[in-house]
Amino acid sequence: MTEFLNFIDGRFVPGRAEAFANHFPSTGEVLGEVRAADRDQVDEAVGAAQRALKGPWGRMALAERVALLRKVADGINARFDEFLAAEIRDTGKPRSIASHIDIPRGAANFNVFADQVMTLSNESFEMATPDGGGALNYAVRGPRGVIAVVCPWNLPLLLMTWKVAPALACGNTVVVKPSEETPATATLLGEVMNAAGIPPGVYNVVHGHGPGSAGEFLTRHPGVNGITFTGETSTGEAIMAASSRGVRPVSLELGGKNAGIIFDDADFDKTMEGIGRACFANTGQVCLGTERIYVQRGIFDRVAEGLAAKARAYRFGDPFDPATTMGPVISAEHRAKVLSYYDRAARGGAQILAGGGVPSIQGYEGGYWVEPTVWTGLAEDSPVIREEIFGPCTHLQPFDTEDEAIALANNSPYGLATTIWTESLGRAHRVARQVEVGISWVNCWFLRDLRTPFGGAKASGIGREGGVHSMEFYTELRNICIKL
Ligand SMILES: NC(=O)C1=CN([C@@H]2O[C@H](COP(=O)(O)OP(=O)(O)OC[C@H]3O[C@@H](n4cnc5c(N)ncnc54)[C@H](O)[C@@H]3O)[C@@H](O)[C@H]2O)C=CC1
Ligand SMILES: O=C(O)/C=C/C=C(\O)C(=O)O
Repeated sequence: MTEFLNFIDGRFVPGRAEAFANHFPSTGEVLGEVRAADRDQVDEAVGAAQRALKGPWGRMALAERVALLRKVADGINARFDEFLAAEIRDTGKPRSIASHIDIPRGAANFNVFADQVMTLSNESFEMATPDGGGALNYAVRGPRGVIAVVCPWNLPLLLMTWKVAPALACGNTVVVKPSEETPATATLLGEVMNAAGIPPGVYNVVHGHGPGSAGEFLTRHPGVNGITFTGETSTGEAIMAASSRGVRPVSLELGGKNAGIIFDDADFDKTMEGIGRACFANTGQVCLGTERIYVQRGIFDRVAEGLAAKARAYRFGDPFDPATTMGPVISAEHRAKVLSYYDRAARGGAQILAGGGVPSIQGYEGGYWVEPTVWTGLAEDSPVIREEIFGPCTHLQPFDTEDEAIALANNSPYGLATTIWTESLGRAHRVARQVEVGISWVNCWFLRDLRTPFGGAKASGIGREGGVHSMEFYTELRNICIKL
């Protein structure tokens, strides 16, 4: 059985707080044990991160730091199969997903932000002064200090490195709190950091839960200078409250209830392929996923049939088998949450076009499986349409006009992403800018250029990361004014 240790000041150490089991979601088997860090160990991790800022890391030339980040990317690629197996065991996600998305993005995040920091420029302004002379203003950037990185379980390595890589590129040090469900890849990355020559204390990992555990100890720690978080909106609210102590900057990428809009001029086959992924990829456990779809009335039945067929075509089973296309959800608890919405939909009078229950898979009876599900017929105020489910399910609703589709999409407290399907260029531009979200995809979904702003509007978050936006969050900007 694997024991997942904390990584503090370059060393692996057993936690002194609660121990909890690490389950394989495909079978429910216990594969390992996590030993959470107690308050003193979180304090040690923050202390190590503070010391590292004053050590070789803090004095290191940018080119040297960037070279180390590239070695980390190379280190992930060199141990690709180990990262892949670790991520699959933690999440049950199929190899086809983890090998194409999670692990390559883990390495890419380090290379992209190594590039980004090398091209970072600063502003300068010359001004006239009342004495007839002048002054020169220029901005310089420095690291903020110790960054707390609090991560979810749906894309563990991808989302953790999405924050760790730019934080380190900007010269910060980090203390990572992985999700209690997925401790493996953050821990493994500690070995890669040591092998790459990242100085002790620059990258630290503390395991545990949220409230009353490592997550809360870390985010309330006064030695932390900034907090970045991806996860549920209510957790984001708690973390924002923690960050208000000491007025620390916070970046929050939170939940979504993302709308898809399909117009009757859309390319049908491309739309079905794209919208199918948007609803069901990663068993629907993507904050960008599409849990409500508005379809122009003339093509409603065709889309409904097409999407139901997509849902029925998934293959469950051994995630290491390349033929498996859908994994379980992350935990028994999360499955109960997803199934509670399946139940509400059925009781609320939804027409179930596909799925709606639990599949039976020989040899995997103990796993946390749910069927990909497509509904129609619910009223727009149903909790199934209002609340983030985070499962492989979606609801279809017809609309008649462009304005109606925009209004329906915007009728949500969330504002993370949308996916719009149309062959009309004018309509694509018009609709994409009117949906109240951080990310509008047209004729695609989850197509990511890592230089672009990424984040949500409304209850879906605060701030943007990606490209220069990450550089903004992970640096402190200082203006220097010189009287000439
Ligand atoms: N990317 C997203 O939008 C995600 C959304 N979810 C949704 O959230 C629901 C709950 O899943 P969880 O894993 O519990 O998500 P969560 O948002 O509660 O947890 C994410 C991370 O925050 C930590 N955390 C929780 N409470 C905290 C606190 N008060 N202070 C500091 N850290 C804290 C957790 O330990 C974990 O590392 C899921 O059912 C799903 O619907 C879950 C994961 C990702
Ligand atoms: O591509 C990314 O950087 C992020 C993708 C997904 C999420 O943020 C999420 O599902 O939480």
